[in-house]
Amino acid sequence: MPRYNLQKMIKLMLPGIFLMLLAPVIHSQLHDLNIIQQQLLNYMPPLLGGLAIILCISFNQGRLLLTTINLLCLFLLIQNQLQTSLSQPANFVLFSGLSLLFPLLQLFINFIPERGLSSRWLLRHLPVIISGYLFFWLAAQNHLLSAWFSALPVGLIQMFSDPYLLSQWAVYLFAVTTLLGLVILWFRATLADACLVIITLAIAAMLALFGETSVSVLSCTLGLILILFTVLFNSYSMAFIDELTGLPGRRALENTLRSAGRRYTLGMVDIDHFKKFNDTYGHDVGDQVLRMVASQMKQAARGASVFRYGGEEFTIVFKGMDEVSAIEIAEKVRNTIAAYPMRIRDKNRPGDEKKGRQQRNRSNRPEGTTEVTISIGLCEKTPQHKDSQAVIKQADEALYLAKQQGRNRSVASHIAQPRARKTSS
Ligand SMILES: Nc1nc2c(ncn2[C@@H]2O[C@H](COP(=O)(O)OP(=O)(O)OP(=O)(O)O)[C@@H](O)[C@H]2O)c(=O)[nH]1
Repeated sequence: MPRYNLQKMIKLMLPGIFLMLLAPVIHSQLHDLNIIQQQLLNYMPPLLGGLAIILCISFNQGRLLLTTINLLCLFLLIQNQLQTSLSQPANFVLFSGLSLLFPLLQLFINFIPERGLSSRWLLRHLPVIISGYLFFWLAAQNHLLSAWFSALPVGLIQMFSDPYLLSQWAVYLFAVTTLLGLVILWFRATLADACLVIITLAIAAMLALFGETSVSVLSCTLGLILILFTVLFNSYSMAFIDELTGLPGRRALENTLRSAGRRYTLGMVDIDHFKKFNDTYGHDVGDQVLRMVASQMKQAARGASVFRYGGEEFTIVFKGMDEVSAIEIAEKVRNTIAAYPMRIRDKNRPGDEKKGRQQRNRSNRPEGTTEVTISIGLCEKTPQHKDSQAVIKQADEALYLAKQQGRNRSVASHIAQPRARKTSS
């Protein structure tokens, strides 16, 4: 289980890690830009930020919206107030303040549960982000910052490590925010959590290398690209991926069938007696069964694509295959699931341990496991089919036949019945 989480975390962080690795390469090219190109580059963060805000609102991504605003406010303050040397006391105070404010706000965003966007939610969280930057902006406008220089604590004046500009306090705060972000990513394992961790790290690197030319515009641009990617990917997942099983859903199936061409076979799959299963063990165990069937099908149906059609029904698309080739894979899938020792706890299991053991010994399956079987109806697309819906309908009819013939079997529409064999499980 922990190894699985670590793999998942790394996978979720890959797009961000890729962008971070790309940053030095892009940075080395920035010296060759002329003045106009440099100025155009400065417009990138506000442009991408505006786009990210619109998409975050449209797709209900609250924490990514707050992170976008945190990033944009940081960039705008740097662009407007920090374009001269840090040796000026006012600039140093602003830089020190921002290097604490950004991770502090990210820490706050990390703690917010993702519950979708509402005006009440925004009213509660947005002022926290805006007010911090507003405070520093007003102080800079009123020339108050330089007077605070002498009051800066040692932890903010002393840099953590020599060539880098991050103070000791800022490093600790960034480290705490990153660690908390990683813990949340470990447990929640979402792309948005991975995005928050990477952006925290990217801004820490930007502030540490603040002396480099165009480092803020580059980091904020890449950070906003990562946010845009995350929002778009999340909205794609919401529309196309079934949350329970992780398989592509009906909309993705429609897309696949639209581009499947003229030669494919489609399989409709249904779990046998699933209702009885649900009634005996409860809805949660029913969900567990659906997840097991989905993952076993995905593994066993190599060369084909598996979708959750809805309820306890799945669809397999065998692109470029006729029914003869498809039924071989279908049978492999069916046998894999029938042989899988599904571990469950029966909510109606006898309280008496002896009686329970007797009951379990009646079946020859490993103790504490039960059998799940599926029936499959296959149909190859032919010129007679008007569209993919007609193929689905015929595959459904074959599935109905499989159920009628006793379940736990595959039936193909165009293959003579004897070939629709039943393998004992
Ligand atoms: N746990 C769980 N149950 C679901 C879900 N979607 C549909 N179901 C249940 O799936 C069951 C479908 O049962 P039926 O269509 O009657 O068929 P069956 O019991 O599988 O019997 P046969 O198909 O004839 O073998 C219903 O009890 C639904 O409540 C889901 O997402 N989770």
